[in-house]
Amino acid sequence: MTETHARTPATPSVLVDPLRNRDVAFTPEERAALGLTGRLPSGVFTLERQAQRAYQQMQVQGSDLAKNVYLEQLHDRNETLYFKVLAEHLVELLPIVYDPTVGEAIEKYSHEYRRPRGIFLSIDRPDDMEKAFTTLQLGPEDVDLIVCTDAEEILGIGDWGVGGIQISVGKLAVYTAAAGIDPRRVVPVSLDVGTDRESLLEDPLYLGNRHPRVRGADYDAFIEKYLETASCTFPDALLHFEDFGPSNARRILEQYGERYRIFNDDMQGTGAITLAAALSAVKVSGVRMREQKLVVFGAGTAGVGIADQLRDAMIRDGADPEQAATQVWLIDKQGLLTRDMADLRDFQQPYARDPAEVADWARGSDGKNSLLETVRRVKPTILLGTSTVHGAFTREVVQAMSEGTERPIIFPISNPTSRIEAMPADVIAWSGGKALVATGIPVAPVEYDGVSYRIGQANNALLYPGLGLGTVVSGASQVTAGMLLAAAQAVADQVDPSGPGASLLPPVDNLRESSAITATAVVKAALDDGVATSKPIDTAQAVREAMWQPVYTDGATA
Ligand SMILES: NC(=O)c1ccc[n+]([C@@H]2O[C@H](COP(=O)([O-])OP(=O)(O)OC[C@H]3O[C@@H](n4cnc5c(N)ncnc54)[C@H](O)[C@@H]3O)[C@@H](O)[C@H]2O)c1
Ligand SMILES: O=C(O)C[C@H](O)C(=O)O
Ligand SMILES: [Mg+2]
Repeated sequence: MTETHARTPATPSVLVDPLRNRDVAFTPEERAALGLTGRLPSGVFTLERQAQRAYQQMQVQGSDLAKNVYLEQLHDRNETLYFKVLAEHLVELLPIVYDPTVGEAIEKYSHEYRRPRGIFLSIDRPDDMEKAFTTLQLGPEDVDLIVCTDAEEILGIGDWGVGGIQISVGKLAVYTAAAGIDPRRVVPVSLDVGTDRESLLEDPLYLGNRHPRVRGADYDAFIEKYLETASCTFPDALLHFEDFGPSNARRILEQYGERYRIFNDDMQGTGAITLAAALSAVKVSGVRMREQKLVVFGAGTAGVGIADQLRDAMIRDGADPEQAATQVWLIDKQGLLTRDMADLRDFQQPYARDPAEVADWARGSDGKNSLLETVRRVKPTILLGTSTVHGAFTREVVQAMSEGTERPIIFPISNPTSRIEAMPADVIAWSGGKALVATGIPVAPVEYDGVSYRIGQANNALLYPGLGLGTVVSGASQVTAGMLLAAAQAVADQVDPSGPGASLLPPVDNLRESSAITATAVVKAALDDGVATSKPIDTAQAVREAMWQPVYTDGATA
């Protein structure tokens, strides 16, 4: 019997390429030219009408997770339409594609899985790395940004293995929606080094490497290979690191920060957005930056990243460098961190206190110096929550803050909602309306005593898109301290926090405009710091021209 070559019907490739697909927005001429004759209903829609339909379809989904899954499917069908819908409903949809719903999408990744997005690099097959990047079929100058995660410390929800790819996808969606980073020039990456979460290892549907996290020399070699491969393949790309565990996050940045163009969002982005909120709050509180006293509850990647930036801000405002470090108190699982503790992490050491200083402090039944005792003794002006401990900022703690200072600055910034140290409505009520509050999650305005308090979102999403855009436009070879500071200052300068209940940070509904202003300041700082490789004559114009818009541009489908 002669073998026949079986044929199957083909789907025109343009319809399955989310970067080129316009679906029913293709005109009859385009349909003919692209081999789509008869493959679409005859109606020809504008992007606006497509966006109305997609928004309606999204709205009838039964839960926030279902909305996230629906939007991701749209993302995979038609990116222009996805970003059009996102741009038109940013305030409503940011919490769906990003924090807090992205946390749930990560937890349920293997169960909700529809199709892959991004590059999956496995520690079990390190030699596949180059090949994996090659499958993108992009040239060396074609990529601006790569977001990677090893998912050890996703938001405040811990180790989620390969599901972490969704934080890379979510962060990049925010880069595009908030700052117009071109979605054709970005790559989300999962660095799958295994997971220590038993429930994933036992889950028959789990899609990642089914073994405990690889640590030590093999892990380090894998990260180094990633940095080498990513930066050789795409030398212009900014390498964004997201949600690594505390020991690796800082180590990687410190070890490789000068050799590669790295940005650690949880340390640097979070530090800068919280500094922006603090700069605004300080204007209202009347206590100078150099006189602030900061208590950090949760001295990990974000907490100490923020402490470093606030300490530097005190020094810039005239504090003596050694003195500034003594104006910071770190609390972690061991209680207040003191120099005699054997298990301090290296990055915590500069802030560890002399044990003699706390010798007569009341200790709890567990033998630790508590947050409440620390607040009573220190009388801090700023209390920061980066612990993932829901409810840690109790009424007593907030009242003790209010007794120690006239306008306490209280930032419970742990994400997602299930991890926040206190809800703003409580903090405002317990402080009698005196507290200056910002959170990581989006929060509706709080009504208290006839005043409407707008809660600034001290989430790095309000800063890193503009910082990234400024880095791309300037072609900066590094993300310098000057660029971070410029971004923080630019964000803070966009608000007037002086009125009753005013927000400390710009509103999310103005994020694109805010990111453009931030990016312009970042380009200038990159030029001042001598790291810019591209020197635009009109910085603001160069930034605006670089911003990708969700429109169908002529010729894009050709
Ligand atoms: N708003 C933002 O932009 C932003 C940015 C980054 C991180 N975060 C949030 O900050 C939180 C921490 O993130 P991270 O990356 O720093 O994680 P991390 O694991 O590096 O740090 C958390 C720290 O809290 C400590 N901790 C845990 N339980 C504690 C307890 N009972 N008392 C005192 N300390 C305790 C841990 O030991 C650890 O040092 C997360 O919820 C994350 O979502 C927010
Ligand atoms: O992702 C976020 O919402 C902010 C931050 O990077 C975090 O890890 O919580
Ligand atoms: Mg993060």
